[in-house]
Amino acid sequence: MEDQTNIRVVCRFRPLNDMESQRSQVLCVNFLSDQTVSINSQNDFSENLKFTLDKVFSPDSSQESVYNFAAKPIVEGVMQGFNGTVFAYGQTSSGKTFTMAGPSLEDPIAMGIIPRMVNTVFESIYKADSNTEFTVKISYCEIYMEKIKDLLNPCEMNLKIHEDKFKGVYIEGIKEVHAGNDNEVYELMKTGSDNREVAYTNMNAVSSRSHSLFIITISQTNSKDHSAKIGKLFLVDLAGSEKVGKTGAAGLRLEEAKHINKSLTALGQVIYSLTDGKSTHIPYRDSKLTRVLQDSLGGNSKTSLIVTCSPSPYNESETISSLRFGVRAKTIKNKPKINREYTVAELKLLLAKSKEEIDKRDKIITRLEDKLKGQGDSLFDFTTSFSSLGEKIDADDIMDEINDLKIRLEEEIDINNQFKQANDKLIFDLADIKSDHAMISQELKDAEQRMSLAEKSVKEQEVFIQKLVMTNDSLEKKLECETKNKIALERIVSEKEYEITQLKQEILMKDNKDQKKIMTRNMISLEEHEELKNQISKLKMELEHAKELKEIMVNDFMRALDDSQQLKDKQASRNCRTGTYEVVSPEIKNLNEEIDELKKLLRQSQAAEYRKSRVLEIPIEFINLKEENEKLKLKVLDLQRTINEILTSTPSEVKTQDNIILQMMMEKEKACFEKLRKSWETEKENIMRNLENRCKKVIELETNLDMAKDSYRNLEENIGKNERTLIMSIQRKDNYLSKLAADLQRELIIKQKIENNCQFYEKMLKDQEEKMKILENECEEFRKKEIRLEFKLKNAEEEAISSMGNKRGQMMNFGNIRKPIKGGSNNDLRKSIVIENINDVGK
Ligand SMILES: Nc1ncnc2c1ncn2[C@@H]1O[C@H](COP(=O)(O)OP(=O)(O)OP(=O)(O)O)[C@@H](O)[C@H]1O
Repeated sequence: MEDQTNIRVVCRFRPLNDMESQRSQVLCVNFLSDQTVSINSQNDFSENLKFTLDKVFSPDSSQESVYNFAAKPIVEGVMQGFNGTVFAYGQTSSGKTFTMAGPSLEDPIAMGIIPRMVNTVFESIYKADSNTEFTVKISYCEIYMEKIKDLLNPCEMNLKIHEDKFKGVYIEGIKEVHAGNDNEVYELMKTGSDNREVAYTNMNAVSSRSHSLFIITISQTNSKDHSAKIGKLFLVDLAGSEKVGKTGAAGLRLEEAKHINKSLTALGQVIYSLTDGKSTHIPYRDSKLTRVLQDSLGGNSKTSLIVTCSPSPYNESETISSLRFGVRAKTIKNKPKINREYTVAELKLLLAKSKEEIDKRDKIITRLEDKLKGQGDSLFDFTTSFSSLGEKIDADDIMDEINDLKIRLEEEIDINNQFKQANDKLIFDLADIKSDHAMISQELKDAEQRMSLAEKSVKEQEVFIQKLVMTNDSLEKKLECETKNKIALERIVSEKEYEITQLKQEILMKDNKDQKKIMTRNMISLEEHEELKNQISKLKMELEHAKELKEIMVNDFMRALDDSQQLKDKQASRNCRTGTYEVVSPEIKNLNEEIDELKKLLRQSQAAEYRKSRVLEIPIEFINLKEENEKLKLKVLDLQRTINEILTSTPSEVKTQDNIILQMMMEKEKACFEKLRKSWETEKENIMRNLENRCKKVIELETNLDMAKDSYRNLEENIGKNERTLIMSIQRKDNYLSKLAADLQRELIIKQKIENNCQFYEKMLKDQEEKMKILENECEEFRKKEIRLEFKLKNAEEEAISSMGNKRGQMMNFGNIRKPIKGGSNNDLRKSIVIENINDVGK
């Protein structure tokens, strides 16, 4: 039985001593409940001076109440075969020795934990079943200046600590004295205490200068079933931690104090490491004290810690640190277990069972190994090997096992077939994937080529656009100049028109005939002028219309690009949802990125296109304006010339010349406009063609993009599907294999454990046999003694009866003679047994 239990921690406050009372009658402690105390600190006003432990004992608590709560459950555990530890910790003069030993061994009220425990041990023995035979062994030692001194054998000054897998940690060579009753134990306690190092200090007249360990080992053997149990009880009275300033330690006392404080610090470190939840190493070996207490702290023991404290404000800081130590220790978890000692019969039985179990396990292991190797091919081997063991193993068990294994084998064969089918399918799928992959790789290559071409053309366009932008800048400047010129010319035209009007009025004032002629000619000229104006405005309108057409086309182009962008966004979000493709194929991821890049370039090209169209429009407008200006200039010049001619020539000449000139002007104007219209038409056609080409290119790119998207969507689906199938079948296979491996591992571990047990039992068997031999020898010795006694007692039967008291006295000596005590016996009973024995001898 192995369970985790926490260390039980209590604290005990002693009453104020004389020195403390003289300083102050006030206590530094408040007892908030039977588990919580708070300290009223004069220095530390923090709130966390409340301490909760398993129990708090106030200064008026009795020795009995402390014993019942802190120690009795431990001794009860020891009687069941557990190890137990009770130890007292506290500053010097806080009451550790008072609590552990008490001021008197005989006084039933004042006696401390150790004598009370001894009482309980013997009471339990007297109450026990008469089939159980007990032996009680006592050891007593102290750790003084890091050396272990045997207090029952004081010449042993430096005992060593050892550890054994079965015994745990133990002190080698320590004297173990058999005790037959409580008085014998008290005697041993007194002897040991006399050998302890105590000294006067300013704090305590009899201050313990060492850690003392009182060890009671209780072995019990059941004569019926031959089982045996051993419980070890450690009763530890630690030396008190001390502030050298307060104790006034100097010289040897100072050296002692240093060792005491050092070992208590090591104890604190062990407790810290056991409770901080991080430490992987517990520094038990840092001191003799922690090494001896290794099993008591975090090991195989039921443990109680009694923290003793002074209630005086003078010792407030020591009290706080002791209570902190206690709170920390409360979280230590121990793993106590019953220490059973097997009898020869039990060991033989266990050994046989273990061997049988090992055989069984061996077979299972072989079978599992075969299964792992051939996965089921070992059916024949298994059944044949099993049949050869028919004699040893129960037939029903074998049949059950065989049936069981057959079912499992069939299941495995099924699984195997499934695997094979899945494997075949996977091979096919893989071939498909490979061909798909090759196809897609080719498509990707093509797409890459197309993209590089597109990239090249985009770059060219960029260069072209840059050039256009530069031209645009210079044209804008020119346009600005020309606009200024135009305004100036318009002003000149209006001036000239004004002059013409003036001239007209002057001509009107001439003779009527001439006047009429001139008027007619001027009217014609004005009509022509109007017509020209109309033509110009018509051309302008056509130009506007062409511009609008171009605008619409540009908008369509922009819309197409937007649609493509939306498509791309949708695709991107779908890719995000599926989210696996990028992982599966980095090539397609690259393609995707390239497509994005291309789209970006397309968008740039679209913007550039728009800018270019704007740039192309500007020179057309500019040319139009320029030509219009030119025309107007020419017209003005012509008019000027005509007027001059009218003013200088005769009316008849004027008429002919005017007509000819006007005719020529009209022809010229018409030719000019025709030329202008043609050039505009050509320009318009160029733009339209260019635009159409670009639209075609965009559509082509969009188609490529869609194709690429389709192919990688297909690829993604194929890869995802095949990958899932592949992963699932691999997982199934893995699970099955790891199950087999775990089975095998488990079997191996069990086998190892059983083998260990076997070794253990064999060793114990050997020990027991040796013990039995020793006992037989002892018996032989006793028989010889008995014969000698019989001979002596024949003649002195009466003296023998009267010398009964003396013989009891001999039994009380502390020689290391085994003193078995039968369960259910008591003192009176034992007396009568002795008398009976003596009577028997007399007979
Ligand atoms: N609960 C108590 N009731 C009455 N007196 C007590 C109590 N505890 C301790 N004392 C007294 O206080 C004094 C010091 O006690 P004790 O010697 O047990 O201290 P200690 O902790 O063992 O000291 P050190 O570590 O120096 O050995 C003794 O005189 C003892 O009788």
